Amino acid sequence: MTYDFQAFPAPAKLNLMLKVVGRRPDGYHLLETVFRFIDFCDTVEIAVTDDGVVELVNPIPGVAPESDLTVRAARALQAASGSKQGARIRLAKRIPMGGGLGGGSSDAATVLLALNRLWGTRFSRERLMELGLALGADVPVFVFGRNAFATGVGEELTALELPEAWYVVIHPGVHVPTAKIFSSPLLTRDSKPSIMRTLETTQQRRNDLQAAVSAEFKEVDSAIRDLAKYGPALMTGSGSCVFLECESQDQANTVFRAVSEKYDGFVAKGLASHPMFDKA
Ligand SMILES: C[C@@](CO)(OP(=O)(O)O)[C@H](O)COP(=O)(O)OP(=O)(O)OC[C@H]1O[C@@H](n2ccc(N)nc2=O)[C@H](O)[C@@H]1O
Ligand SMILES: Nc1ncnc2c1ncn2[C@@H]1O[C@H](COP(=O)(O)OP(=O)(O)O)[C@@H](O)[C@H]1O
Repeated sequence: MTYDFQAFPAPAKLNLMLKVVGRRPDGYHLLETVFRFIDFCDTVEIAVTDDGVVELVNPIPGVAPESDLTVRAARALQAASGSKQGARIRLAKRIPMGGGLGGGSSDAATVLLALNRLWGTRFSRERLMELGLALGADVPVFVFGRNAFATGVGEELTALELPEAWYVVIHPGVHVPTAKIFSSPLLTRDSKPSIMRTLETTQQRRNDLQAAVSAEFKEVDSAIRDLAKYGPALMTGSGSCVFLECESQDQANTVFRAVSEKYDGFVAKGLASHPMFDKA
């Protein structure tokens, strides 16, 4: 059986700032963060079938196919819409896993956006965002499709216009479990929420999770110190990746050349919106 696959992009994100401003009664932390999409992407290929079966044809080593976020996203849309169609999914992973770059969440959002079209489900963006939130706190912003200021656990979103920028992103080579950092005694949990949502507010270069991660993971601490030699380096999300914003591609390439002897990583351009934004 040969399938007719179509390819869809799933971009990575950076958290340009992240504050922990409180805690919900269920223990989840309330955040304030700025999500920026970058042009470093996974590719999700999808073939629609009429057999009702959802299957990931090339599972990621170490991730059970049934718990892969692409499969869970397709099944969630199938259950909510009652669609009788199926999908074969093929994933080309480039985004490092557990790096705070949101790869799994982005893959899930791309599946929701693509299948909504391919299956003719015609759910609204808001409905897809709700389905996405049940899969993970980072999924809604990828469905939203615009760079955004986020509050709540990351699901209350306000679109942001961000200036052109390039990013040097380095991977310290460790996997930081998100849950471990949110339960750390070193975590600041009471940062003051921002009153204004201006560009200046969102450009505060801080990540409240960084101190706890640096204390537990020396590799992340070293990566921040090494990149900070070139400018204000910051960790994204709950780590482990660390990035530096640059005004030009040349500047980013120069910094990357200097750090790439020691670290894996890449240079990426900040996007104005998600590459599937107009097509949802
Ligand atoms: C912190 C962010 C910022 O983008 O980073 P990254 O995951 O991208 O690094 C995200 O909000 C991460 O959201 P998400 O990826 O859904 O988190 P999960 O893996 O589901 O969270 C694992 C655990 O961390 C804790 N957790 C997570 C998010 C949150 N706002 N408060 C929490 O206390 C909870 O104990 C949860 O069970
Ligand atoms: N399609 C997927 N891509 C990446 N990770 C996935 C996927 N599906 C499930 N996961 C699980 O989600 C975890 C977090 O992945 P990811 O979104 O890449 O990182 P982060 O949350 O740090 O940004 C992975 O370690 C993996 O166990």
